[in-house]
Amino acid sequence: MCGIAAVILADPRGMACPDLYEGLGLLQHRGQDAAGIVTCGPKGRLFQCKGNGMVRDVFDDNQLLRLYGSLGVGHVRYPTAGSSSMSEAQPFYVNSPYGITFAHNGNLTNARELRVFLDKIAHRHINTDSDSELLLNILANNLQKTGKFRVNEEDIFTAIKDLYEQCRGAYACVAMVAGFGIIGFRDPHGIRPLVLGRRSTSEGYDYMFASESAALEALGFTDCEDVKPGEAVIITREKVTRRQLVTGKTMAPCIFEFVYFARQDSIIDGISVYKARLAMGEALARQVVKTFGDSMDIDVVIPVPDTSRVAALQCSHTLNILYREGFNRNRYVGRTFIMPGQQTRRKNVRRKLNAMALEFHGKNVLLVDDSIVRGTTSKEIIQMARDAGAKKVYFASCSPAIRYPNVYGIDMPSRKELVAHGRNDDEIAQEIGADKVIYQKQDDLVESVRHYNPSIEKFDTAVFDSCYVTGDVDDAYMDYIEGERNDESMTALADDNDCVGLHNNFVK
Ligand SMILES: O=P(O)(O)OC[C@H]1O[C@H](OP(=O)(O)OP(=O)(O)O)[C@H](O)[C@@H]1O
Ligand SMILES: NC(=O)CC[C@H](N)C(=O)O
Ligand SMILES: [Mg+2]
Repeated sequence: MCGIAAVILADPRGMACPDLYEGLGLLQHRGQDAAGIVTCGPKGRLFQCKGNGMVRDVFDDNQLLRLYGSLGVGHVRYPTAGSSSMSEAQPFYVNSPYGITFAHNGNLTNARELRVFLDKIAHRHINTDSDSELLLNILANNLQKTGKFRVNEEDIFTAIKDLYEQCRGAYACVAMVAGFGIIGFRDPHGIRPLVLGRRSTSEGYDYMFASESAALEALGFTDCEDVKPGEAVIITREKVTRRQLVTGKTMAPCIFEFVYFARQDSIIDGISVYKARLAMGEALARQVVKTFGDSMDIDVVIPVPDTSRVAALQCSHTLNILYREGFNRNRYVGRTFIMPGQQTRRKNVRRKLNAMALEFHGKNVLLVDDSIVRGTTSKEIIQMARDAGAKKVYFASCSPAIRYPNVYGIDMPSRKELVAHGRNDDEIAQEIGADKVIYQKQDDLVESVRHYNPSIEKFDTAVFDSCYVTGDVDDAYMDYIEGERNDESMTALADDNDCVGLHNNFVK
């Protein structure tokens, strides 16, 4: 689940870099592994800085001052394909045709075929295992076909329309054509989010694409609108051109954006993440009442910081049971779920959360979290709650049991790693050490989100029900990605991580 951004300023003498840098910082929760910015300055020259690490680690003032130009693209990465090698940090760049830079959020499901096509038919050299590099090269190859000295909007729309036919999976993308402008487009199912905003200046409007509206809002951009599934938007200094290139596909935004990934102050596809999380907490409370019936003996509701706080608060309010912050969160440790490697994740749950005995001692506690994926967090904190003196520990999840892999940009590719795969609720409770586990029902989760935009008929809920909206995910594909991306193979790949690849001038 990466974060992407692109900016074009009305003033051609302006610097796009500060907005991109700040924007990436505001999207940091979507990817902590790598960050990058490419800007386009005078004479169409590109300036790049990218590398592994958080935004604050990758860029320093000196580098930022040298990212010249009034337009640019940026990326924060949470790897879901390839490795976490520095050479796969985005944006990616191809010089031909026209000098294109590109950043992607999502995951392709037909990457293998595209790789063969680019090699055998298009004769394009691919230098990494990243699926985003494939997407960029498909776009470049399609643009190349125009054979023109310079492209125009029509050519770009045609190239993206063809790309929609060639590429399957999830992809929200931003691109920049040197000396021309910026582009945003979203896959035909709209699995990953992308919004566009504008900011009024004395020279005209600045425009910015970002994964989430919260980033735009904080930078003073207004009139935020979602890029629609199957739509492409091209912005030059002269005009904004939008085109719906694919119609008739089911819109299916990823429900996990609302459950976990997105910031609660974002609005995605017309739905406030905050409101959706409140509704999830309320529905979860009803599920808790149903589960316990007359034997309800919960003394206190405690959230698992950070993401579940809003839902837990509303759950406690609906249950009319005290809400208490029993875990202290170390603000200097990032999100643990998106960290690479099970050992790192486990260690960081302990570094991040600490149970306060005075809220646990002698009490029956209901811990509320947004989700249970590998069970890393729940296992550790249930033990912490017990060590802090809790009598009984119940665990409630705002989403249903996650039993199937995500293949659209969340790194949970292996069924074996999912604590709920092949287990019923009692077995899960036993595995994570809880006295009872209470899961949200899928219909209630969907309704909590959909209620705020009933025009969306479907959400991507494949991790709960294995219905993959792109229609190309079968057992054979799952076996393949399981082999490629399980924790063991990823650890082996990580040993290769010092590769800085070709297009990387990451120098401090
Ligand atoms: O079952 P698991 O594999 O542990 O995954 C689920 C947990 O991971 C996430 O928290 P994370 O620490 O990433 O982020 P947060 O601080 O935003 O809650 C999520 O909110 C759950 O707490
Ligand atoms: N989480 C994402 O969106 C990742 C984008 C891309 N698949 C990568 O691994 O770099
Ligand atoms: Mg969490």
